[in-house]
Amino acid sequence: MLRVCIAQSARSLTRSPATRLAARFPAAIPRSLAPSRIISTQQHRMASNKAAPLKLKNPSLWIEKGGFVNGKWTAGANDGTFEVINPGNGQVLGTLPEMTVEDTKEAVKVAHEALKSWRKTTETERAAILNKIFQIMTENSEDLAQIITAENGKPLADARGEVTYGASYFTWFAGEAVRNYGDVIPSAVKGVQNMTLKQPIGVCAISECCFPNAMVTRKLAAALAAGNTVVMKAPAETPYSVLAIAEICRQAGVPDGVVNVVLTQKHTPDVGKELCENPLIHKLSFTGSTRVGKILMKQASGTLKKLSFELGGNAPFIVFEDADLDKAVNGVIACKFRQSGQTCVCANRILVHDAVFDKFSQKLADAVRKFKVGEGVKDGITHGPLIHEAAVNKVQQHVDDAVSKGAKVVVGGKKLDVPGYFFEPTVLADVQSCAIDNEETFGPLAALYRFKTEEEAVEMANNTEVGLAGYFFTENIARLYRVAAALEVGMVGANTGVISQAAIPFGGIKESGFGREGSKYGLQDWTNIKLIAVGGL
Ligand SMILES: NC(=O)c1ccc[n+]([C@@H]2O[C@H](COP(=O)([O-])OP(=O)(O)OC[C@H]3O[C@@H](n4cnc5c(N)ncnc54)[C@H](O)[C@@H]3O)[C@@H](O)[C@H]2O)c1
Ligand SMILES: O=CCCC(=O)O
Repeated sequence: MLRVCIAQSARSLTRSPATRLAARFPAAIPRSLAPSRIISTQQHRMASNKAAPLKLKNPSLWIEKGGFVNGKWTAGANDGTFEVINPGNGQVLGTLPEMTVEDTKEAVKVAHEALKSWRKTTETERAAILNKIFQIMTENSEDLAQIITAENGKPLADARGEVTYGASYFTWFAGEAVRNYGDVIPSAVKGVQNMTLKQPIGVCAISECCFPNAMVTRKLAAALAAGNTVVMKAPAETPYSVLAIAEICRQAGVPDGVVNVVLTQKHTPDVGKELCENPLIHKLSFTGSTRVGKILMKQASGTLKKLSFELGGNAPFIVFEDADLDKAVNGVIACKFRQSGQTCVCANRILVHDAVFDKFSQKLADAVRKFKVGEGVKDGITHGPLIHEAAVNKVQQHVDDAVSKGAKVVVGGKKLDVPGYFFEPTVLADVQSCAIDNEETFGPLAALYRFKTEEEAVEMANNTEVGLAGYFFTENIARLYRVAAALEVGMVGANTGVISQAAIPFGGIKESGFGREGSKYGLQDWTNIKLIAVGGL
């Protein structure tokens, strides 16, 4: 039996009109405006209202005054407020001011002004500040983890891991900054010497989601290392982590105006459009869905901004007949159920060879039954909630659709009727031709498909418009190289379900986007290469 550790009894929230509308016409409502994100007053009254204040050792990291512009906390136009919900219990974690397009324009102006001196700092000076940010993040890691768990729901142990991972981008890019070499290029013309300089791009916009801390730092550390200034739009679900990082940047000596944060829930599409169209911004880096990435790409075409897009995935995870099944089960647990299935690199389709299918599905189900699901802050919890109600509904839709087409529920399969946004960790066997083939579930649903040959598995794996990560387990070395080369993805995990670290080039191909974050390539996406040809020599 799956152990569900939620203290409170069944939730009795009735559905708001907005929720009912979205349930009937899901495609009509942008996900950013989905009712679970625009929480109605009625829903708030029904949730057990305000959470007790988070107890941090360093209270300066809990910011409720607003966004961050020119080194100051500001509510901007203060166009109302939005509430941030703890997905682990449905309570209101805090209330933040709504900022506007005008506030965004102001933040961009400030970042443009700050660029004049920031771009002239040396790489060594910037590296020292980045190392200081790393140090302050490390000193405050427990508080940062508490903030992540409160607003994102993941278990505290995972949140601590995210802070370590997030902070590592600052030391990584401090190291890369001081090695941001240009080239001297042999000239085809006598008397001319060619060389290149790596220069900052300018004011850069950052918008991200899902991993409240590490997805911010992966972009921010590289942007700052390269000498850019930044305007970040914080996700409305997890703004407190972004604000805490901004405060740490301030404490580390990042000059006023270099890092700015805009907050909004209801103006998200308009603020996003402004970031795409503002002529003072020269680069936009976005992490989120392919749907929103396409909107932003169109909007940014008018000013031809440099873009980096880390978009949705539909990762295949292939278990060959020669795999070590226990290791493969561990790989699926690490990869599919990380953050309850809410990472872009989570396995979405698990393809298992017919000869080992039944054995593998039983082993996986046995492992999943041992999960302890509940509020991430509680002891012993291994898996937390989903981020909002729409995410829970999507998992249910995927389960129902797959079952209607012949899939069998091995374990789980239902929403949990408790406060917060929980879905039972689920394993489905014999999945075939259903929505999961082409859509990311983004939840704790392991969908097991059967295959009979390597060719069939690779074809199934590649039969999707996106290509972020792919995984497989085999003990055959020739097959390992063959399949790694054949998968149409940006990142392959061969005999591992864990690929992420600051040192690797993170990014996708096809409709998973373009650009690479982290690694030695990560800095390049935040620089312009300038040729200087010196004549008359
Ligand atoms: N490739 C990667 O590195 C990576 C990493 C994490 C998540 N993701 C993807 O993100 C998706 C899950 O996150 P989500 O559902 O929150 O994605 P989403 O695209 O709905 O939202 C992402 C962010 O975009 C903002 N946004 C929404 N509509 C916008 C608009 N019109 N203009 C500007 N900004 C807008 C949201 O406020 C949020 O901060 C999944 O598809 C996942 O695979 C990709
Ligand atoms: O969801 C985002 C990806 C997290 C990671 O870097 O592995």
